[in-house]
Amino acid sequence: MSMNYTVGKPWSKKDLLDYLNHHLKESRVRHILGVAQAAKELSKLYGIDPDKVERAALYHDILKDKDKIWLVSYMRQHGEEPGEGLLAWKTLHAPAGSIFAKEVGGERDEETLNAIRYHTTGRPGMSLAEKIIFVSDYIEEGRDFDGVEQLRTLARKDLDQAVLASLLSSISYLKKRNDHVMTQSLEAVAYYTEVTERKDAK
Ligand SMILES: Nc1ncnc2c1ncn2[C@@H]1O[C@H](COP(=O)(O)OP(=O)(O)O)[C@@H](O)[C@H]1O
Repeated sequence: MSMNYTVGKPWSKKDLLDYLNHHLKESRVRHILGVAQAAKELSKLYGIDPDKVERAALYHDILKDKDKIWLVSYMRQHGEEPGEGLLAWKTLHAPAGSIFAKEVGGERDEETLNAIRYHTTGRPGMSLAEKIIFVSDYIEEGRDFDGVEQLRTLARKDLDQAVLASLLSSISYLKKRNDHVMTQSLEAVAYYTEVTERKDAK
């Protein structure tokens, strides 16, 4: 089968699906489609363009199958220093994927690019699209962990609380394994703790 995608000209949903199907392993594509579905549903619920958020979802793990050396050199080729990401290289597919979406996929929407960039670590003050992608990654239908059903319910009720719960669950997993936790995620915890407490006080 031939690939018809172009470099730098905006990719349609079909271009993206073609690329994923040709370059990523099947289980990865299944996860990505699950995130796209969850993200579309949350977008409708929270009143944001579902097609735009779906595109971010389709891009989010596009470089997840690349190794550390590839990701680091890809970022540097595009003038970005991985920095702290070198201590947690499994987070690098997120910023690298955002570069890919812009340079290869011709994606110009900043919010979409940020949703891809911050989907693994999160960050303080995420936009609605960023939060939807961040949470959808945890609650897509293929995920199965203790508490996933509660998290799915929470995501529909209070997105900020769902972001916080997802962050805390990742951090506790990383700490158990003695893995580095990105500073941005800890800052996001502080931020969303405050946001959710402020809402509770009302
Ligand atoms: N805050 C963090 N700090 C450091 N590493 C992290 C952090 N969050 C996730 N990771 C690592 O990155 C990996 C990829 O996470 P994630 O992007 O959420 O997965 P996916 O994109 O495949 O759904 C995790 O398995 C974990 O090892």
